[in-house]
Amino acid sequence: MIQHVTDPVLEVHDLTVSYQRKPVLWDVDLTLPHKSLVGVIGPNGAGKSTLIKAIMGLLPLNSGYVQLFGKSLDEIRKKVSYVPQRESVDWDFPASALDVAMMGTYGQLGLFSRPGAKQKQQALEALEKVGMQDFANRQISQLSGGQQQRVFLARALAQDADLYLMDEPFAGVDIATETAIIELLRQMREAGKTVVVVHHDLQSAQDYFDWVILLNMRLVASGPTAETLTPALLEKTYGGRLTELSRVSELLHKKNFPIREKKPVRP
Ligand SMILES: Nc1ncnc2c1ncn2[C@@H]1O[C@H](COP(=O)(O)OP(=O)(O)OP(=O)(O)O)[C@@H](O)[C@H]1O
Repeated sequence: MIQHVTDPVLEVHDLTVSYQRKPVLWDVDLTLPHKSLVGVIGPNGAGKSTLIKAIMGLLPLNSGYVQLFGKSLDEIRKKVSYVPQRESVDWDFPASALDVAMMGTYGQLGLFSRPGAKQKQQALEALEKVGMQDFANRQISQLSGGQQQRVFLARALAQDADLYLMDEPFAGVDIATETAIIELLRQMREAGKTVVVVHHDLQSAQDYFDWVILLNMRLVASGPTAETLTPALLEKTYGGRLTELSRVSELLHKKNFPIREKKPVRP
């Protein structure tokens, strides 16, 4: 079930991506509507991060192309913001929360200009939106995981993009932070932005997203959540990897029963 939209904010066309010649994404073909909150869902190793990185031009493509707002990434880069996985970043890098938030504004600057009062104000406002204004001068190495995630989000907000791609923004954050982040993402959608989020929790996915991409190396489905997050399509996505799969239908309708895929323990 792959639904396409006219005038998409993002078009991924026949995308194949490999690592060391081994394809991990095959023939992915999807379009996303404007002003939507989109969940990218699939088992570990399904290629979710790879899809986001390929859209951001961070990986070479074997075939296919990506268009954002009908243009290539190079033409529209400032309008797109990427929030990588928190664990992919060196948090010991000497920088304050404000420094990191300010990095979001760099795209506005000319080649040799340095950020000024305007950029600092934007960064402070972004930190305030994520409830981190009191930590502006704190070194990022001295923040908790959830606070680091909020700072990352502030950097994206300071960029003032139109399309946001976020790789597991809820990983390792407490429920209060998750609620605050999703509220912020909803406000961004109301302001006309599209936010694409790699997500692991099927239960909350129902509430959070209005569009869902189901991925397992190939695109299983892409469409409005109500039509896409179905037991049959989830079974197709996860195969036997969801424990108690036969109860997915029941669980999806039963609140407070998280179907959370376990992250692999990293060596
Ligand atoms: N740099 C890399 N070199 C080689 N293989 C890689 C590399 N990065 C990812 N892979 C492999 O590509 C596949 C897809 O990885 P990817 O990180 O995109 O999956 P994912 O769906 O985001 O997984 P998770 O839910 O565990 O974060 C996996 O089999 C992974 O081992």
